[in-house]
Order: sequence, then C-alpha cells, then structure tokens
Amino acid sequence: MKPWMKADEEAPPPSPGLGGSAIRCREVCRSYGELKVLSNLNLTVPQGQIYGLLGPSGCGKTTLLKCIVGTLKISRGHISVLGKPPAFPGHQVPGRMVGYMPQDLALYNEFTISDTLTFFGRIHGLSSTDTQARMDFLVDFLDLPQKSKLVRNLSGGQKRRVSLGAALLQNPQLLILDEPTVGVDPVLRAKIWQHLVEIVKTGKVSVVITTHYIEEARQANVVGLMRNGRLLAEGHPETMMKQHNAPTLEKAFLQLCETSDQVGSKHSTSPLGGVLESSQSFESGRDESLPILGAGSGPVEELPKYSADWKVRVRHVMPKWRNIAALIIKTTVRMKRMPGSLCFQFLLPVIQISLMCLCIGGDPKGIQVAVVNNETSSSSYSQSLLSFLDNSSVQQVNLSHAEAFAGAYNGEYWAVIGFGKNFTSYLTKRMIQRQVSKEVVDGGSVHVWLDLTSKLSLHAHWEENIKLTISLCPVSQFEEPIYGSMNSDFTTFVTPGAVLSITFYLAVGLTALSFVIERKEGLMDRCWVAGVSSLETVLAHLISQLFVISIQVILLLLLMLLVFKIPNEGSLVLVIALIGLQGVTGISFGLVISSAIDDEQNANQAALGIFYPNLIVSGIIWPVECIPYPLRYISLALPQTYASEALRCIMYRGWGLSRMMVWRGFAVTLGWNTFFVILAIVILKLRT
Ligand SMILES: Nc1ncnc2c1ncn2[C@@H]1O[C@H](COP(=O)(O)OP(=O)(O)OP(=O)(O)O)[C@@H](O)[C@H]1O
Repeated sequence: MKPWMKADEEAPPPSPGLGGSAIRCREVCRSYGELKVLSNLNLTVPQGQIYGLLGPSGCGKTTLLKCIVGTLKISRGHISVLGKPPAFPGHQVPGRMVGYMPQDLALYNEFTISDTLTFFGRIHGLSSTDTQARMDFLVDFLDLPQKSKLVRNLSGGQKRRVSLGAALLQNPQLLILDEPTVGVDPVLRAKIWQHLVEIVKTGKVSVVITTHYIEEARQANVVGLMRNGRLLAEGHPETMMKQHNAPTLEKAFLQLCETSDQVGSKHSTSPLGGVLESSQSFESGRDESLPILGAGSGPVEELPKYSADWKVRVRHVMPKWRNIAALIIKTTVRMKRMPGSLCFQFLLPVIQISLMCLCIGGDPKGIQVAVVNNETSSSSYSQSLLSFLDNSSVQQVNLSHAEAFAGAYNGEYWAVIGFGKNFTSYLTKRMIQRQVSKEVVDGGSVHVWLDLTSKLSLHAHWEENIKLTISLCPVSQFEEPIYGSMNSDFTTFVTPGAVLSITFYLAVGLTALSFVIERKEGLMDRCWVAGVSSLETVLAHLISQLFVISIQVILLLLLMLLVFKIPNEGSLVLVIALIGLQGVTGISFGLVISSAIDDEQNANQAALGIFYPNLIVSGIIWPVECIPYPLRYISLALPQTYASEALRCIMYRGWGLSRMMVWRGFAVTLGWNTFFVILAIVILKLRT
C-alpha cells in the first residue's frame, strides 16, 4: 500500500461491492419537477473495472452520477455504492472512498493549484507529506503548470486537469469522472486513459467515466449507452460493436438508438402502447459478453437490508473538526488573496456609522425665519423671547409684514414669526387677569406661520424649539435628566439600533452571496462528495465570519465612542457581546437565504428587500411606541427590536444583565440565532 493510501482511523476496510459490483442502480427514477430525467434505470459497475457511460447531451448522465455520489436524492429505486447506499451512516461515500470530478470546474479561483490539492487533502485526512507526494505526482502526470499558479489564471484545459487531480488525490476506491477529457489534448487524453487502465488493474479501484468522445470509451471494460434517462445497453465495447456489426463504437451506438426508436414506435402503436420497459443491466443473469438492448425488466432482486449501530449513527451526524478546520483555512486563504475585498468589509461599517452620525439627528443649522416684530422697545418681552431662540439653528431676519410674507411665498423663509405692537402689555394682562378679551389673547400671542411642505423634521425641530421657548420657558424648568444628558439628540437615540442593523445586514450580505456562488459553481457539491456535511459547512462559515465581524465591531466601537463621543454608561463587554451576537444572527440569516435560494440576484433581492422593512419596523429610526398595534406585535418579534432597546439600556442607562430589558435583548437575539442556524442546516440537508 502506498503511503497516501493509508486509511484514516474512521475509514472502514475496503468494502467489496455487492456481488462484486462497485455500483448497482436498480429501477432508479429521478425528476426535476415535471421533467422525468431518469426512469427505471438499471446499471451495474463491476468492481475493478472502467465503466464508460455514454449518451447524447441531456440524456441524464450527470444526473445519474449525482445520484450515485449522493448529491441528488432519487425519487424511486435503489442505489448501492461500494456496498451501501450513498450517505448511509458510517459509509465513506460521500467521503474519501469516492473521488468525484464534476462537470463544472468546481474550483476556488483564488486558490493556487497547491492550495486546491492541500484543501482536499485536509478534508480526506491525508497527512501533509502524503498530500505533497500525491501533489508532485499529479502535477507531473497531468502536466500541470507551477503549483503556485492561481486557478483563476489557468486555461480552461488546465483547470479541468486540476479538477481531475483533486478527484484522484486520495487514491479513492471509486472514481466518478464527469467528462474529464473535455478540453484536454489527445496526448494527455491518452495518458489519462492509460492511468485509469493502470489503476483498475489492481482490482481495487473502479471508475465511472462519461465522455463525449465515444471512441475513447473503447478502452473501458464496460460501456453503458444511455438515452432519454434509460440505459439502452450495457456490455463490453468490442462485443457491442460485433453484435451490431459496426466498425466503431459510435456506429454501434447509432444503431442501438435506431433500434430503440423502432421498438419505441412499435410499442407506441401497439395496443399496449408505452415506451421501453426498464432497461436491463450487465448483470441481469445474461451472458455478460452480450450487449443487451433494454426491453423487459430483469428478474426481481431481493434488496439487502442495511443497518448501522447507534454509535456509528451518532458519529455520522457529529461535525468533524478536521473538516471544519479545512473549511476555515480555505476561507482565510481566500480572504488573504482578496485583500481589497477584506479591507472593504472592514471599512464598510465604519463608513456607514460615520455617515449616520454625521448626517442623521444633528441640529439643523441656518434655517432662515422671517421675524415681524411690531414692538419697537428694546425692553419688550418679544425681544427677550426672540433671544431665547436657538440662534445657531434659526437665523432671524427682521422684516416688515409684507416683505416677510413675500419672502416666505418665494421659499426664502421657512416661517414667519409675528408679534403685535402691544404684545408685552397684552401678554402681561393674560398672565395677571383671569378673564381677558379676544383682542388681548390675540395681541398677547406669538403668531407663527409655517411652510410645512418641505423638510418637515427640521420644522418639527425648531417648531418645538419655539414652542418650548415661548410657552414653557417662563414657567417650566428642565432639571438634570434621570438618564441621558440635556444634549441628547436624535443621533444618540438612533445609534445603538443603527449599529446593530449595520452589523446584522453586512453579515447577511456577505454570507448570503458567498454560499450561493459556491453552490452555483459546484463547489458545495464537490465538498459534500468529499465528505463535508451541511452542519460542518454552516459551523465553519459561522466561525470564519466571526473573525470578520469581530474586527468590524471593534472598528465600529472605536469610532462611535472615541470619535463621535456616543456615551456608554454600561459594560463594554455587554455592548461588544450584543453587537457580536447580532452579527452572528446576520450570518445565520444569510445562511438561510443562501441555502434556500440558488441565484445571486434573488439572494441579493431577498437580503435587500428585508433590510428596509426591518429597519423601519424594529423601532431603530422611530420609537416602537409610535407603531400602530397589530404591527407593533410583529415589531416586537423581530430580531433587532428588543436588542436595540437592550443596547440603549446598557449604553445610556448603564444597566446590566439583571434587568429584564437587557437580558430580553440577548435572549431574543440568541433565539433567532438558533432558529436561523437550524433552519439553514435543515434546508441544506433537504436540498442535497
Ligand atoms: N437542476 C436542474 N433543474 C431542472 N432540470 C435539470 C437540472 N439539471 C439538469 N436538468 C435537466 O435534466 C436533463 C438531464 O440533464 P443532465 O445534466 O443529467 O444531462 P447530461 O446527459 O449530463 O448532459 P450533458 O452530456 O450535456 O452534460 C436535461 O434535460 C437538463 O435540462
């Protein structure tokens, strides 16, 4: 046994397939919605042989291979691979017993050739010496460029060879190769076939290979001809050619197709109607040297019963740290190779929170207000009232009545404030006398005409300013606040919620897309076939993104507390923990999106579509108390409503976990987190 062939501790001894077959498919059916792709397909791959799976484009070859490696579930029938159904507890298919080269390239573009092979080596549990030895052999054998070359810089053919190398890496007992020779020059194609012929000679390795070059399949021990989701025939290539009196395998295949069409049309015109019955296989009790045209099903076979010890079942669902570590290293290497994107990820929340603190909630400045003061005396009460107005935000322009209104109608002034000429004396009368005439009330009032068509919040601000100044100042006094400071503004209210929201959505964005892209490029399937489970994928992603989130949170807090001087009366540890947990909730929500949605555009739309309603309804911008009732219940159930309140309580009231409003924020965040993680794992599991 070669060094790299050492079985790892969990690997069972090589299991001979059922009755000497590496793969047995019986009455296998698989549909995509209404489209029936595989129908009652029977196929047998003998142990220690090369099986060439041939058929026109779209006949279902890739679908069949995906069912064999376990990335697709069959709707009916039975498949056994190396003795057990794929994904059976304790079975290493998917796992190191199978090497799979999918039709898509399924390679990480930011990886070098060496990174790619090292990554799969780690997942298969190869030691670094074994991986290195295998890598050297494969680079030489597959005529690959330097190991340090990035996959993204390779040619199409070179990428396919790296993909083939990843499938051959751990010397698996079963090789499933989906069109490995596409884009490969004839010399190397011959070399690949020669290698396959070599490795099956030991009798321990079996190979299933699909190819468009029908003639190269003559080197296979058995070829299966597939059409319309069925196997037309299965047998030795030479025998097949002989039987059809054809000089080439391609011609034999054409004849088989014609014969099958004739049989099909006869069936369709016969009273019985219908298409071909289930295809017969190589092993269905016939002379193996004869190819079989699929008509009539073979003898009914007793299916073996499979069982697994509970310990094996538990070990099967438990995550393997080896795989998680390999996935984390993979993400770290990819991040290192994209420093620009990493910096952007770190800077984005900083930019967002800076913009928010600078542009939202500040006091308005330089609002021009026309003042028509008909009182002339400098000791009048109107003068002193006007001096109370906050002159940094309200710029008073003294004008005549006509000029003030002309200016306001022209949009130059946002309001006109008017005082009658007897304002001071009438106001004094209003305060002293119990009953006064309407004229006194009118003359002793400040008259305010507002332009309410634009910048309403600013109006609200200075309208409040005027009201307070004019009506309350003489009689009320605001004492030191119980919590917060006199200088608290809208920014102070909005910052905790905004920080949580920014952290949550950046995490959603990052996760939702990365998974969708990995699935689209076939990387997830490839990792799954290598033995990585959904749980391991989710955990590895959570852990590696946690690193990004930690840096984001540190930068956010530094900026918020030191630059924008947002007060924090409470525990910094609680603040960091709550923001970090919201980030993790964002990652888990992103995982749900990416598990359920296949397309980047739709995943983007889902993430963005949820952002705005959540921001508004979670009481981040405006208090929850202003939300009408049925909607308020929804608001309270959202991930950020209680969390924002908790963060405000920690930061501005200095409260700790003993307060219900604080622990409730943590509890709701953890609850959502758990729910999203479980949902993502379930969806991923259901979809593979
Ligand atoms: N995810 C999918 N959803 C819906 N239909 C699909 C999906 N994948 C494949 N199909 C359809 O199933 C049929 C069989 O596809 P499959 O990829 O298995 O064919 P194939 O024989 O491998 O073709 P090729 O040689 O061109 O790769 C095709 O009609 C294809 O359009």
